[in-house]
Formats: sequence, structure tokens, C-alpha cells
Amino acid sequence: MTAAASATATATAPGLAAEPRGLVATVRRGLEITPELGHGIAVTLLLAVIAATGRIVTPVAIRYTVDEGIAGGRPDLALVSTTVAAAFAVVLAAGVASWGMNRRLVTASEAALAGLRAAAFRHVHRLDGLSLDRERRGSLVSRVTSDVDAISNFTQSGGVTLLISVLQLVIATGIMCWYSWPLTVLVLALFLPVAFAIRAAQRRVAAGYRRVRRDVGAMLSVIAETIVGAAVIRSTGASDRIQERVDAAIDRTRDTQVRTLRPLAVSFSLGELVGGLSTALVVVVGVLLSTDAYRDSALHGWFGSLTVGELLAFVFLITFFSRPIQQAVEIINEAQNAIAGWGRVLELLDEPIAAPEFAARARPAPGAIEVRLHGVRHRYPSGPRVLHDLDLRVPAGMHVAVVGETGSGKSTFAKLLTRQLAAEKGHVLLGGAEIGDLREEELRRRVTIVPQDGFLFEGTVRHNIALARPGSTEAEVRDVLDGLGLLGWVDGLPDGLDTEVGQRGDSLSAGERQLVALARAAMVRPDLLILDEATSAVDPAVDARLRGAIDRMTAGCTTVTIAHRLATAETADLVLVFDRGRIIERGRHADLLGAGGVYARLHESWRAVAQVPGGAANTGGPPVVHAAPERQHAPTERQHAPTERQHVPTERQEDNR
Ligand SMILES: Nc1ncnc2c1ncn2[C@@H]1O[C@H](COP(=O)(O)OP(=O)(O)OP(=O)(O)O)[C@@H](O)[C@H]1O
Repeated sequence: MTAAASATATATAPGLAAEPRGLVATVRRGLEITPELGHGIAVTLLLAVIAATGRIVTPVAIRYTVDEGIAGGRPDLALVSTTVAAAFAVVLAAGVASWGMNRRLVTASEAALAGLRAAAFRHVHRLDGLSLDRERRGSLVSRVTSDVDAISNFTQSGGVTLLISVLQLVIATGIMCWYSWPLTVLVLALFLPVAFAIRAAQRRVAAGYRRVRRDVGAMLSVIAETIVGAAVIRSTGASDRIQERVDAAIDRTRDTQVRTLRPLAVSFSLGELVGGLSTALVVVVGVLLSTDAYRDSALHGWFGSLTVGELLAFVFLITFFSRPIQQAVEIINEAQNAIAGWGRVLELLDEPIAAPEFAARARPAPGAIEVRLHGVRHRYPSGPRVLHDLDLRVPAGMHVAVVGETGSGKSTFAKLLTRQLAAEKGHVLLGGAEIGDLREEELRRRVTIVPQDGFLFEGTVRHNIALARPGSTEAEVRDVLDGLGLLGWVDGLPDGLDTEVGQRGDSLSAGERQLVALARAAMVRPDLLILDEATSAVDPAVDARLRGAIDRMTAGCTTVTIAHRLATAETADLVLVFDRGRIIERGRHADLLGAGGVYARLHESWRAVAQVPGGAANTGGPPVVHAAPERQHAPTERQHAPTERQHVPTERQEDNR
């Protein structure tokens, strides 16, 4: 199972806003998601043992040289040189083992983290719209980038140091016990309280590091937003205010880092202090244990004695205790950073996706898709209900225009139809199948949304259009453009299909971007097309092309257009008028107009603005559906309990009821 799939299968775990896991749970879940980290771990650990043992050979060799080769007044040069040569060989072997271990760790951790990063990225693209909205984009970027980097830093440096240090501690303790258990107890008695103190500090640091990772995410978010919105910031003269926001985010991150690291600052000096103190005590007690008076006493039988070589070795071995404590700042720092980063990536991976892979494999019949809604309600977590008990049937192939004031729920309705959101209650059926039961591929292949401002990626026009159908040829792209009547327009661009669109399509006009976005959607040949009309006016020539392209594209598929221009509603088979989350009117344009209700007033208002000389009429009219005065004219009872107006039912309309 891939990392993403395994994450999906356990999509019941806490979401992005959930309580963070503890250390053990994070590591356990992390290893589940990135099993590559554990691959070949036995060999890596063996190499670590060799590397750790190799470093400990020096004090052992010192003891042997002193006690066996030098003590007694007559140095045994052969023994000394053999011991030194053997120690050198072991140290060399340890060096090679250490190199091998590092190599394996780097390879395994990079493979694991690349997989984790890719899985996190894939998962972000499968989250429902709500999770994406809740989590700020920069924060998501930080989860995929800097949080994973934090894990990588630890697994490749701090983790190795920690592994070797722990092994050396264990081996050193064993050797020290062998030489003199009372001295070992003395050393442990001095170091254990420090270890506990550091453990307590580590707990506080763990909590602090979660805040650090969160603040780093927020900081990246602000920075990303200000870079993307640089032009708006400059044009509105908001540079200073925005700079203050960025500065505040940077300062907050710095303060959290400082607060987090403060408890660890003592650990270095504590390591020095306890290391020095225990060396002094070991020397004093060791010398006492070597005196003749002690050897003659009854205590000797209990505590044993110590040779000069053993005492010297002891002093060296103590460094294996003090060094990790001195390094604790760095290691704990990296470890906590990594654990906090890991936790955040896991939270992301455990966030339920819009529709799990294991959903039923429903498949609407081929061709245009019928849309049905039964008792659909929706509420965003942060606010009141925005859609109320929507019931609707749009027969396959029908063209529907959705109109209504700003905030009336049109986009939310569109998001429910494309599964960017899941309805709080009720059923959304596409071709008779619950939308939640459709496989992701099926949904994306058959249902397409063209948003108001079609996002373009840096690259050529061809690249942006072909994106919707991987592996498509130039001929296919040209075919689709031809079908939309846009071939002439594309060929008229400076480099035709190879024209660069710039970052986010900035090198094209808003209208041209829409044309490319439309062609991209047409590549999918959708059976249900959701169009969010642009509110911004485009020049008449582009507008005419857009309309022509839309007309051709919508032939043969069910189309739901969020109509910001009522010209679209005029030609639709069915107009749905939204008001505060309810469909208050539905019918054909002419019938609604004749009924003299909300739609009629919207239309009147539109016509009035459209007739202003030089107004937006030339582009199909202004986005009157947002005109505030409409509300002022609305009947009072509608303000409290909007009810749907029935209009002369047409054949198709009957169908919709
Ligand atoms: N992510 C969200 N979280 C909380 N509330 C939201 C969210 N998105 C939309 N809303 C609220 O839901 C209501 C309906 O919004 P929606 O975007 O569907 O309206 P709309 O009719 O499409 O508006 P517009 O024409 O301006 O695009 C509004 O009150 C809006 O504030």
C-alpha cells in the first residue's frame, strides 16, 4: 500500500485542527505511513553498534596498555604496539561502519521523506474544499516542505548522534560496571537527575515546538500571500501595513523559538558541570579505592578495587555520559522539531479526503448527466446554515442558469455538485448515483467546473490546455480549439499554442485566461459542466468568442451556469433564483419575467445598467445579480422566510419539480 493509500485507509484519525498526538503515537503512525524509514534498519543498527563500540575501544586500550604494558616498571613495547595497532584497526572499522550507517540513514530517510512529501502533496489535492479553506495555503505548503525538512534534519544528523550516544552510554555503563560497580553507581547517581531534568525540559520543549511549527506555517502563509498579492499591495499603497503583518509574523516565530529553547540552554552548562564534578569524584574515590589501607579493609571485599589503567579508562568513559548531555540542546531541538513537523504532516495525511478511494464504484450512465438534489442543507463550520433543504431535478442535457445576490449560496451549490464540499444533510445525485459514491477519476472525467478566474500555470497555452487530458497530442488540442471556434484566436497569439502565459497566466488578459480555461475544460469533454461566469468585464471581441465557445461546449452536456450576466439566464432552459440559501423562484426567463417577482426586478435592474452609454452592455451586461438595491425592494416577508414562487410551468419545468 502506498503512503497515500494507507493514509486514506485510516482517514478516521484527527483532522488538521485536532489535538496533536503524543511522541510514541507520532512515531508509530509515522513509521506506518513511511515504512521506508524502517527498511534495512537491522543492518543500519548493526553498523551503529560497530561505530559506537569502535569509539569506546580507546579507553579500553588505554586501560590495557597502562595495566599490562606499562605498569610494573618495565614497559612491554611489543604489547603496547600490538594494542595500539589493534585499537587503530577497530577505530578504522568503526569509521567505515559509521560511514556506511550514515549512508544508509541518508538514503532511507530521503526515500521515506520524498515519499512522505509526495503523499502529503497528493493528499492536499484530494482534500475537500472545506479543509482547504480551513487550512491556509502557506500553512499547507509548510507541511509539505519545511515540516518534512525538519524530519530530514533530525533523521540525518541528530538522529545518528542520538543513536550512537545511546549505544555508547549502554556499552560504557557495562564496561564501567566491569571495572568498578561502586564508581559506576556514583557516576549514574550524578548523571541520572540531570537526565530527568532534561527529560522534563524536553516535555516543555515538545509543546513549544508544536507552537514553533505552527508559527512557521503561519509566517510562510503571510509571506506567500504578500508575494502573490504584491501588485495589489503596491497599487493600494498598503505596503507599510502589510510589512507590519509580515514583521509581526516573523517576530512571533522568533519569540516562540526563543521561549521554546530557553529551558534547554541550561543543559550544556549542566553537562559540563556534572561531567567535571563526576570526573573529580571518580578520581578521588578511585584513588581511595586503590590505597593499601583500603585494600586491607573489610570494605574491599564489598566494593573491590581499581587499577590505575581502570581509573584512567573510567575518566575517559565519563565523557560518554557528559557528551550526550552537552549535545542534548541540539539533539532535543532537532528531535522536537522533527516530531512536531512529523505530527503536522501526519495530521494532514489523516485529514479525510473528499471521497475515499474505497467508496462504492457508482457509475452514471454515459452521456449528459442528470442532477438531483433531495433535502440538501449545508452549513460551514464557522457560520449559520447557508443552504436550506434544496430539492431540484435537472434533466440530462438541460442548461440551467443560477442567479441571486451575493452570498445567496450559488457557489456553495456549485461546490456541492463538484464534490468540493460534502452536503451537511440530504442527497446530491449525479446520474442517479450518490455523488459520494463516485470514484474520483470518474467524477473528474465527467464533471468539470470552470471557475470565474481560470487559474493558469506557468507555461504555454498548449501546456495549460493539454493539462486536462494527459498525453494529448497537439492535433487533439487543436481539434478541441477548433470545436470551440477558438483556433483562429490561438493562431493569432504571438507564438500560437506556444505562447507563454506567464505566472498564473499574468501575460494574458482576464478574458483570454477564461478562453484558455474553457478550452482546458473542453478537453475533458464533460457530461456535467459547471460554469462560474466571470464578474469582470472583458472586451467585446473576447466576450463574443467566450459566448460562442460556451455555446459549442455546452451542446450535449448538462450545464449549470452561475450567471452573473442575465443575458445567460435569458437563453437558459431553466433559471434558478437563489436567495439566502433557498431557491425562491424557478422557471424559464420569460415566465419569471412575466411573474414580476425577484427575477423580474433583477432583470429590470440589469437592463437599466446595461443601457448606460459606454456601460457594460457591450459585454453582455453588468453583473446585476449582485445589485444591492434589489434587497431594498424585496417583500418584507421574504426577509424572514423566503418561499419559492411558482411560475407558469413549462414541460421541462415540470420535470424539475
Ligand atoms: N468557506 C466558508 N466558510 C464559511 N462561510 C462561507 C464559506 N464560503 C462561503 N461562506 C458563506 O456562505 C454563504 C454563501 O456563499 P456563496 O459563496 O455560496 O455565495 P454566492 O451566492 O456564490 O456569492 P457570490 O455571488 O458573491 O459568489 C455566504 O454567507 C458566505 O459568507
